[in-house]
Amino acid sequence: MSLAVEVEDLTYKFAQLNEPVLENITLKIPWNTRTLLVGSNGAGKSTLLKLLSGKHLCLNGKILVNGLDPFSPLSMHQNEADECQTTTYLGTEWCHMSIINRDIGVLELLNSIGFEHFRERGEALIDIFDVNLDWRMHRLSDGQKRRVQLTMGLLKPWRVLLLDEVTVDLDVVARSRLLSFLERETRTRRCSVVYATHIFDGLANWPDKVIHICHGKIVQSLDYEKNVVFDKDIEGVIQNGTTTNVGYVKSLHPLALAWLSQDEGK
Ligand SMILES: Nc1ncnc2c1ncn2[C@@H]1O[C@H](COP(=O)(O)OP(=O)(O)OP(=O)(O)O)[C@@H](O)[C@H]1O
Repeated sequence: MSLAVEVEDLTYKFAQLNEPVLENITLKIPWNTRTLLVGSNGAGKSTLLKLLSGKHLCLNGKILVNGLDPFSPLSMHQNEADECQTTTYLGTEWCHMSIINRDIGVLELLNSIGFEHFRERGEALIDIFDVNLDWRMHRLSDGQKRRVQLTMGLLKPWRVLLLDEVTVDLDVVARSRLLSFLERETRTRRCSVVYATHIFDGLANWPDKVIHICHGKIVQSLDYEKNVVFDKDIEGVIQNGTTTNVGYVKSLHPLALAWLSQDEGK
């Protein structure tokens, strides 16, 4: 299987709308890559990710994830020879799962989804998100709940991870560790990540591909290594043939990261 995701001429319309929310989307995402989806509110990012995860049925066009139609039972039932599920979709609805507000211990929660089976991976995630197994869910802050949730969501290995802005509650250290974890995953085993976000801090060196979606269409697709150059001497963005020169921005992100990393070492 040569591609993680292959989409050909996908057009998608919600039954109650007159116009399609995605139009003529064609996309090829290789294995071992990290793709960012960039677009305004309502551009169609979540709809695309949901189609890739099999949450909506695609009637017009072709979608293959790990070589399979995401809506087919074959794709949904894990291949026994493969410990990985085809896709993991972590999005807004997933964030609102009711269990995270119950009076339940973190260890109990993790055990209920196979922590013992994925022990090594689970311990790595606990470390990354600084999760305490003695915590009780109903007593946690929003960000702490999200850390436990992400530990749960990422516990089972996936072939394609579809992340729909689930990092908004995370502090800069947790987000930075999550990004490093995903980078490590995509470098060390056959998998890929597609991440829709509005937060670009700490992402400068992260993606392989950046896709701009506008009103349901892919209007730009940058191969990061080939097409993007960071340029100290410019402000904003200058298009130079196939090269996109991006100016450096002043950001407090490094300061917050340094301060919060020091806090962790206390
Ligand atoms: N279940 C639904 N029924 C009808 N229309 C929907 C539904 N879900 C989304 N839409 C519409 O589809 C369009 C694309 O929405 P989508 O959620 O994919 O955008 P998005 O790029 O993820 O936006 P955001 O950045 O705000 O999350 C919007 O116009 C939205 O109103």
